[in-house]
Amino acid sequence: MARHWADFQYEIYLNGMTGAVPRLPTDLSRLEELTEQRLGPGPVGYVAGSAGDGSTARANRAALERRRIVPRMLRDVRERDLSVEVLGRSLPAPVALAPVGVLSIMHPGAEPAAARAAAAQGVPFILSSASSTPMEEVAAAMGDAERWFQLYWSKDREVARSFLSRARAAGFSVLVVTLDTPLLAWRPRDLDRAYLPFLHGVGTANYFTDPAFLAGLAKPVQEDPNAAVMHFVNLFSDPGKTWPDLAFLREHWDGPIVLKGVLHPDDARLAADAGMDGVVVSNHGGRQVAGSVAAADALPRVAAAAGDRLAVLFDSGVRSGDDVFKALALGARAVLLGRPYVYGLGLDGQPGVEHVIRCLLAELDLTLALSGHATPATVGPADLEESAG
Ligand SMILES: Cc1cc2nc3c(=O)[nH]c(=O)nc-3n(C[C@H](O)[C@H](O)[C@H](O)COP(=O)(O)O)c2cc1C
Ligand SMILES: O=C(O)C(=O)c1ccccc1
Repeated sequence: MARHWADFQYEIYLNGMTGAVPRLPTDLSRLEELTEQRLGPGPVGYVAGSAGDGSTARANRAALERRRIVPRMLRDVRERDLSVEVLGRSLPAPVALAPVGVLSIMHPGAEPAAARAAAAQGVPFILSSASSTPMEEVAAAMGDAERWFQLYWSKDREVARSFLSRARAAGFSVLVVTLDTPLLAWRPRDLDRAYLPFLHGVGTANYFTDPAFLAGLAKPVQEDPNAAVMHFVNLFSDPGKTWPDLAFLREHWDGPIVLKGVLHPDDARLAADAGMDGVVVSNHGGRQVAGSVAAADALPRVAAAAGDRLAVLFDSGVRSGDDVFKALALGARAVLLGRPYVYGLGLDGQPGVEHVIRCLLAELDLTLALSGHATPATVGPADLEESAG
């Protein structure tokens, strides 16, 4: 029988009989403020910050809030199953943890702690290229859980090739290639503090352990750390890439490839034509293009263009179980959770991330049931209404 994630609700109430309450809030939208209070503004500023005046991040929230669920009654929701098929894999729920770099600014446990939490709950963890821990170490922490790797597609062909072969050797099976960060956007919150984690060497672990990267340095990292960091800044991404370059990825990766940061339906068609397996409809949590379309507004059009040629995933603004429900109704097969798990990590390490996953999925399970669905498969556009406000 499938796991009833909603059981977490009565687990909390029953623990309360002995006077215990959850260590963290169960409304995940409250975590940002709490993290800021406990950790101070620098690291949290980097995580919470976005491009320009922040309007894209706000638009992501508004686009989800504007859509309202129209629940259906009397539909037998005793036995519920949240599992979904994505990219030939069965996931226990339509959720994975989004790739987030530099996690050691939030907690010393960093990526291994988040990856262990995901593995413990059976949810895929997508490891960022800009991890603060080498990918081999994170992989070792993950046991037999699903390993997905996010590629920042380096302009140095040998570095890109080396990352792909290391990821494959470390047991990562799905490749997520981020297209929306050929350059780092204008981010006033970080600029005003002149704070960028990787200038302090955070988030460079995969590079500083990579033979192809190290071959490009005049001196060892320890002898000239600043030159090593500048080399990273110069080559971690590539504003020169175009669609025909995707052939290189297809050639060097034999598993599913998902393109992250697709917002235009024509780009979804190009992805399918290039033999890609999926897309993540995402505006990077509002951190890249200021004034960009809200991710949830782009989702139905991209999903229509993808048809059954691509798996459509979604992120940017998901803070609750009902947000996941709405994304499913707008055409996503599964959803990536970003900032909320990062705050959970900052507040309580691995248990904090597990708390966030369990809250989100309990709330999703209940939202489905209370809206008349026993599985994500039956959720669709008819479950939503768009309010004017
Ligand atoms: C601090 C931070 C670092 C991130 N680093 C990466 C990264 O290394 N690679 C990537 O593809 N996306 C990265 N993202 C974007 C996330 O994968 C995801 O698209 C975004 O967090 C979704 O928005 P939300 O957190 O507001 O829901 C990062 C996001 C944050 C907040
Ligand atoms: O901050 C980000 O959004 C991001 O994607 C990133 C890029 C390079 C290094 C670390 C994080």
